[in-house]
Amino acid sequence: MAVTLIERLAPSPPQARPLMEKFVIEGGAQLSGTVVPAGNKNGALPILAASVLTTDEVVVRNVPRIRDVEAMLSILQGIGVRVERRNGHEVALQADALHEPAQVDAKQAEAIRASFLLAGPLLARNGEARMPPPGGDVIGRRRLDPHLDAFRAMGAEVETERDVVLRAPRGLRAGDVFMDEPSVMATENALLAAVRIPGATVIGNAACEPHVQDLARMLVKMGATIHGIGSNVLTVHGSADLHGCTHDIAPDHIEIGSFMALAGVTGGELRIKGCVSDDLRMIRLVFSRLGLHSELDGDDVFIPGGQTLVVQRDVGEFTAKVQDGPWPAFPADLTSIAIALATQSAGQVLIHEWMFENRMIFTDKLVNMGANITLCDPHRAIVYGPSRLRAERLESPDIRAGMAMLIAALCAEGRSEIGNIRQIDRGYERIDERLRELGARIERVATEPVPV
Ligand SMILES: CC(=O)N[C@H]1[C@@H](OP(=O)(O)OP(=O)(O)OC[C@H]2O[C@@H](n3ccc(=O)[nH]c3=O)[C@H](O)[C@@H]2O)O[C@H](CO)[C@@H](O)[C@@H]1O
Ligand SMILES: C=C(OP(=O)(O)O)C(=O)O
Repeated sequence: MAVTLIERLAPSPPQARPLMEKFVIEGGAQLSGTVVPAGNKNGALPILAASVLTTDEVVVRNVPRIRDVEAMLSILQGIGVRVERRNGHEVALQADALHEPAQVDAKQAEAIRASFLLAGPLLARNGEARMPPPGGDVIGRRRLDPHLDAFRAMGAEVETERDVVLRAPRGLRAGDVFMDEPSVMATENALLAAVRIPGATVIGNAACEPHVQDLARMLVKMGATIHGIGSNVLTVHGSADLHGCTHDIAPDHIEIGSFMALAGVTGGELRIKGCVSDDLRMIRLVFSRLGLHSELDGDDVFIPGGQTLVVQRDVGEFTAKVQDGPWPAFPADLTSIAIALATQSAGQVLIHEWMFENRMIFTDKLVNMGANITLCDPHRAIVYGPSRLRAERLESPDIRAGMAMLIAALCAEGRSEIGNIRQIDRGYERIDERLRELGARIERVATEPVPV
């Protein structure tokens, strides 16, 4: 039964899939039409982890069909959660026979950063958790300290060997948590633990990205009281008696931003259906600085076709600057995409990604394609546009760099190849099929024989 679920969940089943695939892209086609965004990858992962908090059934809808979700569901099954795919994007989960102790498989944990999101729910429910090191994008050092500080503030003992071992034999207690930085997953882990503790836990300097808000709204449906959703101070009144719920995952603002950039660089007219316009304010603002005009039409975002992209200089004719930051600042996960967009915009822009040390290294690949980019240091790139890009053979180092390369390949002259597309499949659902529906010339090609 477990195998059947995973087979149905993956874009195509891993057992039957070639080990390695690449995209072959013929650039130059305009991407036009209508696209519906998938559910938020970084919302789906903590929301699925929240199923561990109750013995009741939890139904999650609008679950994106991506590799990271597939990996999270395998991990959940491995610790005894029953998982049933109801239709394409709906998953029912029930943790009424959770293993005790629940041992998260080390190999599976390595597959995704978000495996560590089970630390909070397992600690809260079982009074202990042994968490193998998580994986995820290799985009720089990724600290676990704020997660562990939060658990300590709720009374847990923490040991860090190779695994992180968390213990609260007499149960967790309501605490005063103050994040040393507004870490997204640490805030989610703190929430996931605090909602099972009676009394008031305050989480200060919390992250408030749309996916953190979405998780909090789901936890409220399960019976917790949470004040301050959307702010950087969350007050949680938990309960040991959380119940099941049905929750729809909000659309992925990072995927929406990626589609906006794709339309912009190819000159297509694109309608992105069913967005949350509040989640797009900063993205639309920054993209308009890069010359890309977008309009809101109800819940849809509309990108007019045939735009001539021109970077807006700051008042006084100073060079424009794009800098990411914790929400509501421009999302770090869109900086690579902003770089690809800027290569097609007339003018000069400094893009500053200060969170991760390795995220900008991929820009040399865009330079090989003809982009004019000066990487000043690991965090700062100056992009001069527009550049006529030419086709290249590329390897995707991480999910967002992979999407940036795809954007570049779709507007380059000639036939590009992008390898290691497992990275792109981690977070973008059936991206090749959906891009083809918009007019892209893109094929998924096996590069190694299909295993038996
Ligand atoms: C599964 C998931 O949800 N992954 C997202 C999550 O990862 P994740 O939760 O792992 O990322 P964090 O929010 O912890 O922050 C990322 C890095 O930036 C540093 N940092 C962060 C905030 C800050 O104010 N100061 C600071 O230095 C941290 O040390 C960390 O190394 O949030 C990141 C930042 O939005 C996104 O890129 C990831 O896609
Ligand atoms: C960095 C990302 O993912 P993760 O945190 O899961 O590695 C991302 O979604 O861009």
